[in-house]
Amino acid sequence: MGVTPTHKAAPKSVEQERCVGLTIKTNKAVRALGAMSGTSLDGVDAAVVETDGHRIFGFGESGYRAYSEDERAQLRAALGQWHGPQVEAAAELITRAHAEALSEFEAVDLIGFHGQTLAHEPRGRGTLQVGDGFGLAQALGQPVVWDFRSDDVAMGGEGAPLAPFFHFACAKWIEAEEPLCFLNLGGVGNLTYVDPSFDRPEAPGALLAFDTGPANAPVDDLMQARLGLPMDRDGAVARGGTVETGALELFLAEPFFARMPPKSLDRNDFAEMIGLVQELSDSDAVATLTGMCAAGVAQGMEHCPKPPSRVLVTGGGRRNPVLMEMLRVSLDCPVEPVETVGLDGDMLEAQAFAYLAVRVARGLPTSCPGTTGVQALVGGGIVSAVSMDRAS
Ligand SMILES: Nc1ncnc2c1ncn2[C@@H]1O[C@H](COP(=O)(O)OP(=O)(O)OP(=O)(O)O)[C@@H](O)[C@H]1O
Ligand SMILES: CC(=O)N[C@H]1[C@@H]2OC[C@@H](O2)[C@@H](O)[C@@H]1O[C@H](C)C(=O)O
Repeated sequence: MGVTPTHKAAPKSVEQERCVGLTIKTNKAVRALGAMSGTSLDGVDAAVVETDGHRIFGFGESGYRAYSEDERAQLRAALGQWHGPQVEAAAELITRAHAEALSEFEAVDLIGFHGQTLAHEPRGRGTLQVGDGFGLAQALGQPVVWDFRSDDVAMGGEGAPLAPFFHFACAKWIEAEEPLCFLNLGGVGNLTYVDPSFDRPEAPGALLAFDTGPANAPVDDLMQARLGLPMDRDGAVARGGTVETGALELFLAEPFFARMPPKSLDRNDFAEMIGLVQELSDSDAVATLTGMCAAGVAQGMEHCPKPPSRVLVTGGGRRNPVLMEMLRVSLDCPVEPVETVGLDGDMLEAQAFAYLAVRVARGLPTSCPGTTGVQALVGGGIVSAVSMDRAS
């Protein structure tokens, strides 16, 4: 199947020493299965990509395993923590949920396992994605690539966003000729500017990527706190409200927006934004938080080296017509869901980690100065193989 176990050349940590690395010794496409549990804490997305780590040859089946209310509460309780019993419980939950979700897939060569980000502080304590890739490899009998972000952070990068190298491959897949942007609107927003005239994603100028600000997380949190609902479905609440410009101006005055990209965020970095809309009615508050997401994107778009020909939107936010309309009003180019070009906006992140897993296994970089601000090219990730005793 084109995947041969070998030892990783220079283990850098105890974590890596206990693992056996893999290299993919063929240039042929492999069937990689990627899994992502995003900042919205809704569930596990999983999807297959056929790739050689450069080109996309095709997209395979996909699946979704929702978290129960209890599981969601357990994950939420561990957010922002770096260690302790809640983190351990969250890690076990994530490993178990992924084992369930991924066991449904057949004839897979390699698994890319992102895990769940609990805390992200690239200029401080680092970045923490929980979930045991080694345990998952054992449970599924498949090689698993995981811990994608730590090496980038260790080398001075933001550790996020990491989907941009995949977005570059998607731009080639759709045969884009003009610069374009991919915009992911999950709990946090992130933007990738791609210039498809370059041959390789790591070429200087091919990619610029960064987090744009909070996307749906503050809206979800406010909906939960005030109305006991997980989201503003279809923008129904925001539609009846008005954006409060004073709050919007205070939001845009946050130092994050003055920073040059690349830059990244933790889910709860802007949690206090809810305080800015505390006095507003439900609909005005939700409209204002929705407007903040759009304003962060519009502000970020100013960093694009050339005007993009279009913005392709992925993630749950593309389902919110009020948010999409706000983006269309504030951006100078067409704003369309990725489905317009035949991609799957619910699965793009899972597909990204399938693609990145193959790059890691082949020793190819997964981030560069334009995507995470890292000084050199980094191919982060641990590769855990099957049938290897875990060192105590
Ligand atoms: N029909 C809808 N109307 C409005 N908002 C929606 C709709 N569907 C999804 N969303 C929003 O999208 C969110 C989920 O988006 P997504 O699954 O892309 O997030 P994620 O992948 O967990 O986050 P991230 O990309 O930050 O890791 C929901 O929490 C909700 O706020
Ligand atoms: C630290 C972390 O998990 N960041 C996520 C989060 O969710 C969206 C945004 O913030 C992005 O930076 C990243 O995820 C995507 C998949 C990425 O790495 O490209």
